Amino acid sequence: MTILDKIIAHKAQEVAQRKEQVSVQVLEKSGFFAKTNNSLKTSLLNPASSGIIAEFKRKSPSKGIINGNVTVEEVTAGYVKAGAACLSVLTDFEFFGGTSEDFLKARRTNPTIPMIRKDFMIDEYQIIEAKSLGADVILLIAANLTPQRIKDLGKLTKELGMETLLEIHDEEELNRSLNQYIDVVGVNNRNLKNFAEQNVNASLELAEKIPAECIKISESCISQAETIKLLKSVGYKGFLIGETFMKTENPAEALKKFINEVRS
Ligand SMILES: O=P(O)(O)OC[C@@H](O)[C@@H](O)c1c[nH]c2ccccc12
Repeated sequence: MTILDKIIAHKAQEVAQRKEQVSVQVLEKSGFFAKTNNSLKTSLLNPASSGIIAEFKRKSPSKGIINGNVTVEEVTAGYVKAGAACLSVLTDFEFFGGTSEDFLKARRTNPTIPMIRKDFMIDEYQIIEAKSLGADVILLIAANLTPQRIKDLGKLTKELGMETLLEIHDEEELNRSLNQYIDVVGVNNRNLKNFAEQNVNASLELAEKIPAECIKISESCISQAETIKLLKSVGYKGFLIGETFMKTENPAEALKKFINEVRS
Protein backbone atom coordinates (compact mmCIF):
# COMPACT_ATOMS: atom_id res chain seq x y z
CA MET A 1 0.00 0.00 0.00
CA THR A 2 1.44 3.41 -0.98
CA ILE A 3 1.06 6.51 1.23
CA LEU A 4 -1.43 7.82 -1.31
CA ASP A 5 -3.55 4.65 -0.96
CA LYS A 6 -3.61 5.15 2.81
CA ILE A 7 -4.57 8.80 2.48
CA ILE A 8 -7.41 7.98 0.06
CA ALA A 9 -8.75 5.13 2.20
CA HIS A 10 -8.83 7.43 5.20
CA LYS A 11 -10.40 10.22 3.15
CA ALA A 12 -13.28 8.01 2.04
CA GLN A 13 -14.16 7.28 5.67
CA GLU A 14 -13.80 10.91 6.65
CA VAL A 15 -16.08 12.14 3.84
CA ALA A 16 -18.72 9.53 4.65
CA GLN A 17 -18.74 10.76 8.24
CA ARG A 18 -18.92 14.44 7.33
CA LYS A 19 -21.82 13.82 4.96
CA GLU A 20 -23.76 12.53 7.94
CA GLN A 21 -22.82 15.46 10.12
CA VAL A 22 -23.42 18.33 7.68
CA SER A 23 -25.91 18.11 4.83
CA VAL A 24 -25.38 19.64 1.40
CA GLN A 25 -28.35 21.92 2.09
CA VAL A 26 -26.54 23.37 5.09
CA LEU A 27 -23.33 23.83 3.06
CA GLU A 28 -25.28 25.70 0.40
CA LYS A 29 -26.47 28.21 2.96
CA SER A 30 -22.91 29.36 3.67
CA GLY A 31 -22.39 33.07 3.09
CA PHE A 32 -19.52 32.29 0.71
CA PHE A 33 -21.76 30.48 -1.76
CA ALA A 34 -23.05 33.61 -3.41
CA LYS A 35 -19.71 35.41 -3.53
CA THR A 36 -17.85 35.94 -6.79
CA ASN A 37 -14.55 34.19 -7.26
CA ASN A 38 -10.96 35.23 -7.51
CA SER A 39 -9.39 33.67 -10.59
CA LEU A 40 -6.06 31.85 -10.40
CA LYS A 41 -5.84 31.92 -14.19
CA THR A 42 -6.21 35.70 -14.32
CA SER A 43 -3.73 36.11 -11.52
CA LEU A 44 -1.07 33.96 -13.22
CA LEU A 45 -1.55 35.64 -16.61
CA ASN A 46 -0.85 39.07 -15.12
CA PRO A 47 2.72 39.89 -16.20
CA ALA A 48 3.31 41.72 -12.90
CA SER A 49 2.44 38.62 -10.85
CA SER A 50 5.11 36.88 -8.77
CA GLY A 51 3.48 33.60 -9.83
CA ILE A 52 4.10 32.23 -6.37
CA ILE A 53 1.34 30.16 -4.84
CA ALA A 54 2.22 30.19 -1.15
CA GLU A 55 1.04 27.27 0.94
CA PHE A 56 0.06 27.04 4.59
CA LYS A 57 1.28 23.59 5.65
CA ARG A 58 1.82 22.52 9.27
CA LYS A 59 3.08 19.01 8.66
CA SER A 60 3.47 16.38 5.94
CA PRO A 61 3.81 12.61 5.78
CA SER A 62 7.42 12.87 4.63
CA LYS A 63 8.69 15.66 6.91
CA GLY A 64 6.52 15.38 10.02
CA ILE A 65 5.95 18.71 11.81
CA ILE A 66 7.13 21.59 9.62
CA ASN A 67 5.85 24.44 11.79
CA GLY A 68 3.64 24.29 14.85
CA ASN A 69 4.17 27.83 16.10
CA VAL A 70 2.41 30.11 13.64
CA THR A 71 -1.23 31.03 13.04
CA VAL A 72 -2.94 30.71 9.69
CA GLU A 73 -4.09 34.33 9.86
CA GLU A 74 -0.64 35.85 10.39
CA VAL A 75 1.02 33.63 7.79
CA THR A 76 -1.56 34.03 5.03
CA ALA A 77 -1.96 37.80 5.56
CA GLY A 78 1.83 38.06 5.46
CA TYR A 79 2.00 35.98 2.27
CA VAL A 80 -0.49 38.31 0.59
CA LYS A 81 1.37 41.40 1.73
CA ALA A 82 4.66 39.91 0.49
CA GLY A 83 3.22 39.46 -3.01
CA ALA A 84 1.84 35.92 -3.31
CA ALA A 85 -0.22 35.37 -6.48
CA CYS A 86 -2.45 32.84 -4.77
CA LEU A 87 -2.79 31.00 -1.45
CA SER A 88 -2.97 27.25 -0.93
CA VAL A 89 -4.39 26.03 2.37
CA LEU A 90 -4.37 22.36 3.33
CA THR A 91 -7.57 21.05 4.86
CA ASP A 92 -6.49 17.42 5.39
CA PHE A 93 -6.03 16.86 9.11
CA GLU A 94 -4.84 13.28 9.40
CA PHE A 95 -1.72 13.56 7.23
CA PHE A 96 -1.11 17.31 6.88
CA GLY A 97 -2.53 18.79 10.09
CA GLY A 98 -4.87 21.17 8.24
CA THR A 99 -8.57 21.86 8.89
CA SER A 100 -11.58 23.46 7.22
CA GLU A 101 -11.39 26.02 10.02
CA ASP A 102 -7.88 26.98 8.79
CA PHE A 103 -9.29 27.56 5.33
CA LEU A 104 -12.15 29.70 6.64
CA LYS A 105 -9.78 31.80 8.75
CA ALA A 106 -7.50 32.36 5.75
CA ARG A 107 -10.50 33.22 3.56
CA ARG A 108 -11.90 35.74 6.03
CA THR A 109 -8.48 37.34 6.47
CA ASN A 110 -7.81 37.50 2.72
CA PRO A 111 -11.04 38.01 0.78
CA THR A 112 -9.64 39.03 -2.60
CA ILE A 113 -6.78 36.66 -3.44
CA PRO A 114 -7.40 33.32 -5.22
CA MET A 115 -7.33 30.41 -2.77
CA ILE A 116 -6.82 26.71 -3.48
CA ARG A 117 -8.49 24.22 -1.20
CA LYS A 118 -5.67 21.71 -0.89
CA ASP A 119 -7.02 18.26 -0.10
CA PHE A 120 -7.59 14.88 -1.67
CA MET A 121 -10.86 15.26 -3.55
CA ILE A 122 -12.76 12.07 -4.27
CA ASP A 123 -16.41 13.06 -3.85
CA GLU A 124 -18.80 15.75 -5.11
CA TYR A 125 -19.59 16.57 -1.50
CA GLN A 126 -16.05 17.90 -0.98
CA ILE A 127 -16.39 20.26 -3.95
CA ILE A 128 -19.60 21.72 -2.52
CA GLU A 129 -17.92 21.91 0.87
CA ALA A 130 -14.95 23.75 -0.69
CA LYS A 131 -17.36 26.27 -2.21
CA SER A 132 -18.98 26.77 1.20
CA LEU A 133 -15.54 27.54 2.66
CA GLY A 134 -14.97 30.22 0.03
CA ALA A 135 -12.53 28.32 -2.19
CA ASP A 136 -11.72 29.58 -5.68
CA VAL A 137 -9.73 26.62 -6.94
CA ILE A 138 -10.12 22.86 -6.54
CA LEU A 139 -7.16 20.50 -6.78
CA LEU A 140 -7.79 17.23 -8.62
CA ILE A 141 -4.97 14.71 -8.37
CA ALA A 142 -4.65 12.44 -11.42
CA ALA A 143 -2.80 9.76 -9.42
CA ASN A 144 -5.94 8.92 -7.47
CA LEU A 145 -8.77 9.69 -9.90
CA THR A 146 -9.98 8.00 -13.09
CA PRO A 147 -10.40 10.20 -16.19
CA GLN A 148 -14.18 10.00 -15.77
CA ARG A 149 -14.02 11.15 -12.15
CA ILE A 150 -11.74 14.05 -13.10
CA LYS A 151 -14.35 15.08 -15.67
CA ASP A 152 -17.29 14.75 -13.26
CA LEU A 153 -15.57 16.66 -10.46
CA GLY A 154 -14.19 19.26 -12.88
CA LYS A 155 -17.65 19.86 -14.34
CA LEU A 156 -19.19 20.42 -10.91
CA THR A 157 -16.30 22.72 -9.98
CA LYS A 158 -17.02 24.83 -13.04
CA GLU A 159 -20.78 24.83 -12.38
CA LEU A 160 -20.11 26.22 -8.93
CA GLY A 161 -17.97 29.01 -10.41
CA MET A 162 -14.59 27.72 -9.30
CA GLU A 163 -11.48 26.71 -11.26
CA THR A 164 -9.81 23.31 -11.53
CA LEU A 165 -6.13 22.65 -10.98
CA LEU A 166 -5.22 19.23 -12.37
CA GLU A 167 -2.17 17.72 -10.69
CA ILE A 168 -0.04 15.26 -12.64
CA HIS A 169 3.33 13.65 -12.01
CA ASP A 170 4.15 11.98 -15.34
CA GLU A 171 3.26 11.80 -19.01
CA GLU A 172 0.85 8.92 -18.62
CA GLU A 173 -1.22 10.85 -16.08
CA LEU A 174 -1.16 13.91 -18.35
CA ASN A 175 -2.35 11.99 -21.41
CA ARG A 176 -5.26 10.32 -19.72
CA SER A 177 -6.46 13.16 -17.49
CA LEU A 178 -6.81 16.38 -19.50
CA ASN A 179 -10.36 17.49 -20.34
CA GLN A 180 -12.34 20.62 -21.12
CA TYR A 181 -12.87 21.50 -17.45
CA ILE A 182 -9.19 21.86 -16.54
CA ASP A 183 -8.08 25.47 -16.03
CA VAL A 184 -4.50 24.98 -14.86
CA VAL A 185 -2.14 21.98 -15.07
CA GLY A 186 0.21 21.45 -12.15
CA VAL A 187 3.21 19.15 -12.29
CA ASN A 188 3.89 17.80 -8.82
CA ASN A 189 7.62 17.26 -8.62
CA ARG A 190 7.02 14.99 -5.66
CA ASN A 191 5.66 11.51 -6.34
CA LEU A 192 2.73 11.14 -3.94
CA LYS A 193 3.13 7.37 -4.01
CA ASN A 194 6.50 7.43 -2.27
CA PHE A 195 7.29 11.09 -1.46
CA ALA A 196 10.81 10.51 -2.78
CA GLU A 197 11.87 13.38 -5.07
CA GLN A 198 13.78 16.45 -3.94
CA ASN A 199 14.18 18.15 -7.33
CA VAL A 200 12.10 19.69 -10.12
CA ASN A 201 13.00 17.18 -12.85
CA ALA A 202 9.39 16.15 -13.40
CA SER A 203 8.48 19.75 -14.32
CA LEU A 204 11.45 20.09 -16.64
CA GLU A 205 10.64 16.81 -18.40
CA LEU A 206 6.94 17.52 -18.85
CA ALA A 207 7.20 21.19 -19.84
CA GLU A 208 7.05 20.63 -23.59
CA LYS A 209 4.58 17.74 -23.38
CA ILE A 210 1.84 19.85 -21.81
CA PRO A 211 -0.22 21.49 -24.60
CA ALA A 212 0.92 25.07 -25.13
CA GLU A 213 -2.56 26.49 -24.52
CA CYS A 214 -2.56 25.13 -20.94
CA ILE A 215 -1.42 27.38 -18.13
CA LYS A 216 1.13 25.34 -16.23
CA ILE A 217 2.51 25.50 -12.74
CA SER A 218 5.25 23.58 -10.94
CA GLU A 219 4.53 22.16 -7.49
CA SER A 220 6.73 21.07 -4.57
CA CYS A 221 10.47 20.77 -3.91
CA ILE A 222 11.24 24.39 -4.87
CA SER A 223 13.68 26.15 -2.53
CA GLN A 224 15.84 28.40 -4.73
CA ALA A 225 15.06 31.60 -6.62
CA GLU A 226 17.27 30.27 -9.44
CA THR A 227 14.85 27.37 -9.89
CA ILE A 228 12.01 29.81 -10.56
CA LYS A 229 14.04 31.44 -13.32
CA LEU A 230 14.72 28.04 -14.87
CA LEU A 231 11.07 26.95 -14.66
CA LYS A 232 9.93 30.27 -16.14
CA SER A 233 12.30 29.77 -19.06
CA VAL A 234 10.51 26.53 -19.99
CA GLY A 235 7.06 28.12 -19.72
CA TYR A 236 5.84 27.72 -16.14
CA LYS A 237 3.66 30.58 -14.90
CA GLY A 238 3.09 29.45 -11.32
CA PHE A 239 5.12 27.92 -8.51
CA LEU A 240 3.52 26.18 -5.56
CA ILE A 241 5.77 26.42 -2.51
CA GLY A 242 5.07 25.30 1.05
CA GLU A 243 7.91 23.92 3.09
CA THR A 244 10.62 26.38 2.05
CA PHE A 245 8.62 29.18 3.69
CA MET A 246 6.78 27.22 6.38
CA LYS A 247 9.92 25.75 7.92
CA THR A 248 11.18 29.22 8.84
CA GLU A 249 10.14 31.18 11.91
CA ASN A 250 8.49 33.83 9.76
CA PRO A 251 7.11 32.27 6.54
CA ALA A 252 5.85 35.59 5.14
CA GLU A 253 9.26 37.21 5.60
CA ALA A 254 10.85 34.21 3.86
CA LEU A 255 8.47 34.65 0.91
CA LYS A 256 9.27 38.35 0.72
CA LYS A 257 13.02 37.64 0.54
CA PHE A 258 12.42 34.91 -2.02
CA ILE A 259 10.41 37.21 -4.31
CA ASN A 260 13.14 39.85 -4.04
CA GLU A 261 15.72 37.27 -5.09
CA VAL A 262 13.62 36.10 -8.04
CA ARG A 263 13.26 39.71 -9.19
CA SER A 264 16.94 40.63 -8.76
O1 LIG B 1 6.16 21.91 0.60
P1 LIG B 1 6.52 21.90 -0.84
O2 LIG B 1 7.55 20.86 -1.21
O3 LIG B 1 6.91 23.26 -1.33
O4 LIG B 1 5.19 21.45 -1.65
C1 LIG B 1 4.03 22.27 -1.65
C2 LIG B 1 2.87 21.55 -2.39
O5 LIG B 1 3.23 21.41 -3.73
C3 LIG B 1 2.60 20.18 -1.75
O6 LIG B 1 2.20 20.40 -0.44
C4 LIG B 1 1.55 19.37 -2.50
C5 LIG B 1 1.43 19.25 -3.84
N1 LIG B 1 0.40 18.46 -4.17
C6 LIG B 1 -0.18 18.04 -3.05
C7 LIG B 1 -1.30 17.23 -2.86
C8 LIG B 1 -1.72 17.01 -1.59
C9 LIG B 1 -1.02 17.52 -0.49
C10 LIG B 1 0.10 18.33 -0.66
C11 LIG B 1 0.51 18.59 -1.94
